[in-house]
Amino acid sequence: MKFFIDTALLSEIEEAASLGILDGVTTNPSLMAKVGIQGQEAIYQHYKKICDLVDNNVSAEVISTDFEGMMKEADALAGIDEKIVVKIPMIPDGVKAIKKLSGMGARTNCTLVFSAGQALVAAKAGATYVSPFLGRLDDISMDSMEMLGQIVNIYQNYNFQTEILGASVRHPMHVITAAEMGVDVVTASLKTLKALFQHPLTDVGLEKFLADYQKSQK
Ligand SMILES: O=P(O)(O)OC[C@H]1O[C@](O)(CO)[C@@H](O)[C@@H]1O
Repeated sequence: MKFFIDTALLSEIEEAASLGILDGVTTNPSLMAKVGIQGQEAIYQHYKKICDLVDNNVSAEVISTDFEGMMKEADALAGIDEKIVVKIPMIPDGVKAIKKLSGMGARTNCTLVFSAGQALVAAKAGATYVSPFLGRLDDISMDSMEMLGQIVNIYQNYNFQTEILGASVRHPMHVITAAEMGVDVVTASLKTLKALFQHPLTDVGLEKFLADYQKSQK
């Protein structure tokens, strides 16, 4: 399973990369706004800084909602760095753009996916990644794990090459259940990624090993 970090904060990306388990970064307009990056030029410069921190896979989202606009933006975003994956919303013009871009060999991430049907369409269009949103479905009392299971089954049935990227991940159990299903990638906050490392018995056990070592040295 690949781990992406879901942030535009450079310090968090650096910290996650230093742990040695990071495979990429996802951002979205809300995350860019959160770190105070405004205006296209500043946003593109920030993407470049993010690309310099990781080996591959930096999802950068288009703002346009029409086919022509998305194609233009995709070209500009892909021009920033070869690590950029163009993130495109699951709307009819978005699907058209994904189909066109995949035919041109460009990598895409189909975002704002909330159903198995939408994921099926994204795969048919040739998206590199499909991003089903887990937490936001749970927030409206819908079963995100049921949707994720459906997507895994459908993709296996037809051997689709589109990778499933669990997004809107809120806690470690989202990651673990996704991993049990064989989901390809998750994108999560630094907090959630670090929570995967933790277990109280690890801390207690380490404390005891170190105390026993100290005693044996006296
Ligand atoms: O519900 P949240 O936590 O805002 O997450 C939204 C998700 O959308 C994305 O844009 C999809 O890649 C991610 O950045 C994020 O995981």
